[in-house]
Amino acid sequence: MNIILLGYGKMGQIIERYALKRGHQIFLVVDEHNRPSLTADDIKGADVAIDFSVPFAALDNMNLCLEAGVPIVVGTTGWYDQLEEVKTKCLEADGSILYGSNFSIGVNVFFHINRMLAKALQPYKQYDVQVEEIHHIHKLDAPSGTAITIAEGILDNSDVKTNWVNTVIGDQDEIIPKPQELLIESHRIEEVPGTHTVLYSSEVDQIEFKHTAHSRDGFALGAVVAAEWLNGKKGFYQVTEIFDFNK
Ligand SMILES: NC(=O)C1=CN([C@@H]2O[C@H](COP(=O)(O)OP(=O)(O)OC[C@H]3O[C@@H](n4cnc5c(N)ncnc54)[C@H](OP(=O)(O)O)[C@@H]3O)[C@@H](O)[C@H]2O)C=CC1
Ligand SMILES: O=C(O)C1=N[C@H](C(=O)O)C[C@H](O)C1
Repeated sequence: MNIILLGYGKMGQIIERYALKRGHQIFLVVDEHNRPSLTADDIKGADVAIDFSVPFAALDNMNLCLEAGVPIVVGTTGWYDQLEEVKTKCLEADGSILYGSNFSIGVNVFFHINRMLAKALQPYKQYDVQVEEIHHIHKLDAPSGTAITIAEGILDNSDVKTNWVNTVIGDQDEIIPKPQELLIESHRIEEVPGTHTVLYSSEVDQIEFKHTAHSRDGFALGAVVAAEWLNGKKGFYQVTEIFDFNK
C-alpha cells in the first residue's frame, strides 16, 4: 500500500519502519511544517493515511482525508469529545476512518478482559475501582486515551459508577472522587511509554490488573496492521473491531 504518515514524531518514525518492513511504500510524510500548504489534491492516490500527530491536527487531517477520499487510521488521542461529530461527517461523506486509543495487541486483550473483570465484580459492592495511567512527561493529553477506553469498559459494566473524573498527580489539588465517580489517576514520569492499571480494593484484599508497554513498537506495528485491515472498507470503525477474542 502507499501510505501517508500524518505526524512524524516518536510514533510516526517507528510506524514508517514497520510499514517498510511489511512491504508498503511511504507516499508522503506530513508534519507541522508542511501541513499548512497541504491540499486534498496532494494526497489523492494514496491508499491510506496514518495519523499520529496532535489532537487539533488529527481533526483537520480527518477532514482532509474525507475530502480526498483517502481512508485514515487515527492513533492520535485527546479529541474524543468530538467523536460523534467526526462519525457523522465520515458516514455522510461515505468515507473511511478507523480510530483507536491503543493499537497494541496486548492492550486490546486487556480491554477485553477489563470488561469481563468489571462484569464479574459487578455484584460485589465491597470493591471500589480506580484506574491509573503512567506516561512520559511529553504527553499532551490527560487522561490517556487508553485509560478512557478502560474507564468506558468499567462504566458499561457497573451499576455504581456513572462517570469518570481525572486527576494529574502533582499538577493540581488531589480530587476526592464521589462514590459514583470512577477516578483515573494520571502520572507523568520521565520516558515511560505507557502503563495502565485497574485496581479493585476491598477492606480485605486488592486485585491489580496491569499492562506495561516496554516500548512503542507494539503500538506502531498495530497501526500498520490496522491500515491493512481498513484497506477497501468504508465506514467508521474503532480498533477493537479488528480483534475477536471470543473466537
Ligand atoms: N493509539 C495508539 O496506539 C497510540 C497513540 N499515541 C498518540 O499519538 C499521538 C502522537 O504521539 P507521538 O508520536 O508520541 O507524539 P510526538 O510529539 O512525538 O509527534 C507528534 C508529531 O505530530 C506532528 N504535528 C504537529 N502538528 C501537526 C500538524 N498540524 N499536522 C501534522 N502533523 C503535526 C509533529 O510535527 P513537528 O515534529 O514538526 O512538531 C510531530 O511530528 C499522541 O496523541 C499520542 O497520544 C501514541 C502512542 C500510541
Ligand atoms: O502518548 C502516548 O505516548 C500514548 N498515548 C496513547 C494513549 O493516550 O492512550 C497510547 C499509549 O498509551 C501511548
